[in-house]
Amino acid sequence: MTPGIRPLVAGNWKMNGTSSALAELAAIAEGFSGGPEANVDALICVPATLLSRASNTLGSGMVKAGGQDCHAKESGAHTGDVSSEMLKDAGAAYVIVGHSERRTDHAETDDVVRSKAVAAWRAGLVAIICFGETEAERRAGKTLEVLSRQIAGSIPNDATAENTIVAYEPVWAIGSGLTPSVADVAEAHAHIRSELKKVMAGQAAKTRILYGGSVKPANAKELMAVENVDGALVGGASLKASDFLGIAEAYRTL
Ligand SMILES: O=C[C@H](O)COP(=O)(O)O
Repeated sequence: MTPGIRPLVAGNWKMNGTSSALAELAAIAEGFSGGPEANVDALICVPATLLSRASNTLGSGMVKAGGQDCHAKESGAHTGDVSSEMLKDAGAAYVIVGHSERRTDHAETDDVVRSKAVAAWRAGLVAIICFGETEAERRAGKTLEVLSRQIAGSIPNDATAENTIVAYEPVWAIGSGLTPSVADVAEAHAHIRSELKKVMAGQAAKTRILYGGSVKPANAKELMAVENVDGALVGGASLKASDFLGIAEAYRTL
């Protein structure tokens, strides 16, 4: 946690969910209101195919809807792609850019990620910019060096605490059930805060830094209590309302 920063628990459904999953989303919205909403913001980033209906399901409540990726351009001959303007039109308030699965599966570079963040702002969306080291990079002792490079390359200079959230996701912790130690998370997040100052100057102190990678109700309190951890980016556990709400509930006693 960072004094003065309201945390965010963001779900990323990845390539999961059809119409039947909207009931789970409704359960998240219901469980969040009147409980965790006092202490934390919430967001679910759904597949683009569900965005419009997800947005209708969530209505004007405290849980927001987001996209998982956007193209850098507003429109054009880009078969299969979705622009930030389309996400906004479908009800998104946020969009994830630079998730490691995009960086790996679609060979997205820091330059591409940076242009997608700018595209997100162009449409009035908050960009959630992701980065994190691979297992090989961690074993080689290069974690902080990799984070510095990705932050310098992926975050546009005019990022602000209002239009940008960053998410540290060690690639080896995603979907694996493994998490870094509390000391390692603290070291990485402190380093991220200090590197953010180089690109965001005074905005860095107010910017939310999420941790992602095997966050569950059982480990949420320990991870969310770490200094400079201002929320979570949750994959698998966001697919089940009780698990997602269990993570948000951790803030009740922090
Ligand atoms: O975007 C979410 C992350 O990749 C974390 O996924 P996970 O919670 O399933 O490990």
